[in-house]
Amino acid sequence: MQIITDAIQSFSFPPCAATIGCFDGVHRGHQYLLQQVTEVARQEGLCTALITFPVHPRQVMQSDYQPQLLSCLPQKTNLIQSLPGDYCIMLPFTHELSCLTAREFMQFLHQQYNVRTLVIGYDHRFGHNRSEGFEDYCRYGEELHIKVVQAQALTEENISISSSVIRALLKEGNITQANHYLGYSYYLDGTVVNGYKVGRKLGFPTANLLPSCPDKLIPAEGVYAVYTYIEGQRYKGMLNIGCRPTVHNGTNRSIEVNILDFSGDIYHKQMRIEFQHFIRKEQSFPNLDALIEQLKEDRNTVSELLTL
Ligand SMILES: Cc1cc2nc3c(=O)[nH]c(=O)nc-3n(C[C@H](O)[C@H](O)[C@H](O)COP(=O)(O)O)c2cc1C
Ligand SMILES: Nc1ncnc2c1ncn2[C@@H]1O[C@H](COP(=O)(O)OP(=O)(O)O)[C@@H](O)[C@H]1O
Repeated sequence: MQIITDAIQSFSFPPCAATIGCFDGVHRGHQYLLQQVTEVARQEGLCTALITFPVHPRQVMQSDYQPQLLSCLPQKTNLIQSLPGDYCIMLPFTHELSCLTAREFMQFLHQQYNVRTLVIGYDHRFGHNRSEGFEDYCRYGEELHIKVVQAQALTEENISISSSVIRALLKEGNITQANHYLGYSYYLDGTVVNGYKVGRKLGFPTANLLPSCPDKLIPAEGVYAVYTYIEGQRYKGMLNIGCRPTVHNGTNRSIEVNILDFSGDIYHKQMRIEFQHFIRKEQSFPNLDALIEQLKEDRNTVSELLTL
């Protein structure tokens, strides 16, 4: 899919079937929505367009809003680019745009992007106050010559796959289910920074991750089996998210990984952590020897769970 960021000035749009949304995480539910847009577009001889926002609308509306995103912009762009479809319009969500009523917004889509059919996500609402619903959109569509279609949700065991369901799963450490709904493994990118230099004394050096995107959701505290990527190479890793109560580290949360079968200095290098399994909660051990025993056990668990 082609990403268009400066649409209004430089591109003349062919008639299209479009859908709008934040697409945070670009999960399987989003992919299913796009399949429905593609099907409608095929039937009607239109192009497909996905209209999304580079910054989450709530961040524009509410300056103190602290998002917990599943994907920051570079990741979202990469994920969208790999999807089938014609083009993705990155529409800056400005204050002016937020003041448009649903009807005005639809008119804008029609005039600027040649939207002929609008496929609306099963729970999607737009327009100032978000007070209107699907029937209102259909009525405006008739007036503006836009066909309005409601998309089906992708559901599994009566749960509609959505960004908020996935966020909730990650916050409770349910990585396997979150990954299943995402359709890929949740990951954090960042830089290896200095820690407190205790790890190497325990026999388990840990690379501390500073996430590159401060708005990205950090999964629940605890120990995880992860894949670690450094300079294109994949390693097994055991990761801890927490405050390390055994070494009295205060309330500073750290994200640190001991990479299995690895040695070397990787300070300041880029690292990707791909979450695979939740192993256990972080504990306060009576002494460092007890922590070390547990770390040995964790290493065996991770070694058995993951393959390279
Ligand atoms: C897989 C793993 C599990 C850990 N589990 C715990 C734990 O349960 N309790 C705890 O106090 N610290 C835990 N830690 C944190 C260690 O105490 C930590 O690695 C050590 O303080 C080194 O920190 P440093 O890298 O800042 O030197 C864990 C670390 C790893 C890598
Ligand atoms: N197997 C390994 N896993 C993680 N980091 C390792 C490993 N081997 C060597 N290192 C290096 O050791 C550093 C971590 O050592 P550690 O004593 O825990 O210090 P810090 O407190 O600064 O993280 C890492 O940043 C990395 O450069």
